[in-house]
Amino acid sequence: MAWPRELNEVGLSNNIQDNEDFKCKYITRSDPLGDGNFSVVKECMNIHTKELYAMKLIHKDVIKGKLQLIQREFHLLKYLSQQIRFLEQTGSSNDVVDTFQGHHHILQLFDYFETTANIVLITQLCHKDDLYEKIISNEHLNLIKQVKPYTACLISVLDFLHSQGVVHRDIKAENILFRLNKNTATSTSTTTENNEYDLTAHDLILGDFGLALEMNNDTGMALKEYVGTMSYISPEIVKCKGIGLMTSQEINSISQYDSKVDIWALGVLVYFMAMGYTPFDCETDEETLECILNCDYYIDESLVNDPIYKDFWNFIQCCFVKDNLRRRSARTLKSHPFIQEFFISPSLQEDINLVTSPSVAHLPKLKKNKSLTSLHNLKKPPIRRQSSSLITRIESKKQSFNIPDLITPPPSMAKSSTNLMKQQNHLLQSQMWHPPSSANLYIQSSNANVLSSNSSMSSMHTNNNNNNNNNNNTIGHHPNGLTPLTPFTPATNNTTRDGPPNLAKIRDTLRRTISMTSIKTQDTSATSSTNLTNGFPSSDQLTRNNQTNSTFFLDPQPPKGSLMNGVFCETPESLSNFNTTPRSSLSLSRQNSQSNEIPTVNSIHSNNNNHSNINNHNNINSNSYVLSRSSSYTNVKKPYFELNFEDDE
Ligand SMILES: Nc1ncnc2c1ncn2[C@@H]1O[C@H](COP(=O)(O)OP(=O)(O)OP(=O)(O)O)[C@@H](O)[C@H]1O
Repeated sequence: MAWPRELNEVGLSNNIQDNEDFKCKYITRSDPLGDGNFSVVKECMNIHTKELYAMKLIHKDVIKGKLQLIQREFHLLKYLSQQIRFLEQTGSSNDVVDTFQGHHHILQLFDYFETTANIVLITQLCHKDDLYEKIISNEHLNLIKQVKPYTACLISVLDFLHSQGVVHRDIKAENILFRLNKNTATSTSTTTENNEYDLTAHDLILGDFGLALEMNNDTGMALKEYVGTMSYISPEIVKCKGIGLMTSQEINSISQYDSKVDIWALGVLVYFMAMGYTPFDCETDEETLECILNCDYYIDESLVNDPIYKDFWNFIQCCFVKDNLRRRSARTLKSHPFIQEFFISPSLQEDINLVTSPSVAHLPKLKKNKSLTSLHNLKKPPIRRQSSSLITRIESKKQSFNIPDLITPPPSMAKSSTNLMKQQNHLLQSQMWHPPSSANLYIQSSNANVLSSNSSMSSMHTNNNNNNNNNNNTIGHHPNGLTPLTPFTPATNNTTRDGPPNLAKIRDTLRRTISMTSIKTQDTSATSSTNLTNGFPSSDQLTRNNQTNSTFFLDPQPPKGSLMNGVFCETPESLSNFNTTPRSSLSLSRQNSQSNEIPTVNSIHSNNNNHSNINNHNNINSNSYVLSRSSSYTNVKKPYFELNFEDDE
C-alpha cells in the first residue's frame, strides 16, 4: 500500500518502509475534553505506564494542504518541551525570586504519532474547563485575587516564549488551560479562600501552539500572515488582512509584525478577565477591525476613577498601543505597578533600549488631549435581539482564523463546537434572564440619558495620527531616563461607536457595569486583609508563596518503550471511561488489529453514549486498568523506525 502523500508532507513518517500495522499504546476516553477548529482533544492513558495525558487528534482532512501548520505546532511544542526540561535541570538565578516561572506554564509534549485519519499529539493533561469557561461562569474574575496574579503568570509565560524567539499569535482565554494537580488530582482552586491571591494562577498552562511561530529569518512572510482570533488581533495583524490578494509591492509596504502581537492579545485577555467582556468586539467583524485599528475600546466610566482599577487601566493602555515599536514587551511589563509585586527583580533594560533606540527616537511625542466623553445613543434594547447578538459575539470569539483561504472544519467538528457554544450561550442567557432584580429593571428602563449620568460607557478613542493621539501611555521622561507609566485618564472624544450596531456590546457591558458595583466591595475587603500591603502581598510573602504554591512538576520522560515516537499506528481504542474493564486485556490490541473499522474523529464525536465518570478525574483508577505488557504487547511488532522526538533533528 502506498503511503498517503500527506504523511510525508508532515514529516513524521518519512522513514516508513512498509505498512506494518502497529498497535497504539494509548486508549482514550470517548468524550472529548474539548475541540477547536482543527482538532479534537481527548483524555488518554498510556497503557504501559498508566499515566494520563491529553491526546490532540488533528484530522488530516481538516488540514489538507495546511500540514505545515501542524508541523509548526509539533516542532515548537517539541522544542519548548526540551527547553523546559533543560531549564529545570540547569536552573537559573531567576528561579528563586519570581513568583511565576514562564517555562512552568507551557503545555508539555510527550509523544506523537499518526493514524490513518489523524495526526496525534500527546501532551500533559489539563482540566477540561479552560480560562474562558472560568471567566464566563463567574461573569468576570476578581481583580486583586485573580486578574493580577493570572496576568503576572501570563507575562512570565510570554517573556519566556519571546526570549526563545517564539511568538504565539493566538493568546486568548480558550487557550489558557489549568494544570491538573498531580498530588490531589484536583486543581488548587479550593485553596483560594485563605490566600492573598487565587492559587490557581500557579496552574495556568498556555496551550494551542497551532499558530505559533519561531521568529527567525525564514519567517518574513509568516510574520505578515493574517492570523489569530478576531477579538484579540492587534492593529498590525489587521493591516495584513487580504494579504493573499495583494501585489508584491503592496505586500512589501506592510511591515512584519513581531512578538508584540501577543502583548496586545494579552491586553484583551486581561480586560476580558476583569470585565467579563472583550474590549473591541462590535456586531460586525468590519466594525471590530476598525475599532482595533483605531485603538477604540470600551471603558466603564464607573470604574475609570476607581483607585482599585488605576493600575489595571494603565496596564491595559500599555498593551493597547497601536505602534508595536512603542508597545511594551513582556519583560518590561514585569515592572508595571499592576503586577510588579510578583517579580522581585524586574528588568528595565528594554525601557532603556526603547528610549535610545534610533528606530523609535524620531517618533513624535504624543500629546495628551482632552477629549470628549462619548455617549452611546442607546434606545430601549429589544431583549431578543440582545440574546442573538450575544450569540454572534461568543461564536466569533471561539474561532481562530488563518490566511484568507480558511480551513473549514468538517461538519462533525463544527457541530461539536456549536454544541459547546450553545451551552455557553445558555449559561449566559440564563444569567441574563434572571427574575427581575434592580439590575434588570435598570436595564429595561435604560436610555441614553440614564447611561450618561449613571453607568455610562465610554469608548477609549484614539486617533491614527500619533501627533493627535489620546493614548496616554506616553510620556515625558523619568529622572532616570526611563519611560514612566502615566496614570490613566479617560478619553472623552466623540466615539465611532454610536448607534445600534453596538447594542449587544453595550447591553452586555451594562450588565457588567451593574454587577461591578458589588464586586468593588469584594475587592476592597480583599485589600484590607492584614496580610496585604497596600492591597497587595509583600514581596517577601510572594517569594515564600513561590516556594510553596508552585504546582509545577517536571514529568518524568516516559520510558522509550512506552512511546509511539512518530510511528504510524491504528487509531487508539476509545472507552467510555478508564474504569471500564477492557473487553479483555488481551483483546485490546489484538481485536483492534483485525478490525477493519478504524474510528475517526467523526465517529469519536458521535460516540458519546456513556457519560458516567466522564470528566471526573477522581474516578480514574489506573490500577483498575489491568493490562500487563506480557498479556497485550509481547506480540506487537516493533516499528521499522524510531523517531524519538528527543533525539531527532
Ligand atoms: N492538554 C489539554 N488538556 C485538557 N484539555 C485540553 C488540552 N488541550 C486542549 N484542550 C481542550 O481542547 C480545546 C481545543 O484544543 P486546541 O485549542 O489545542 O485546539 P485547536 O483546534 O488548535 O483550537 P483553535 O480552534 O483555538 O485553534 C481547548 O480549548 C481545551 O478546552
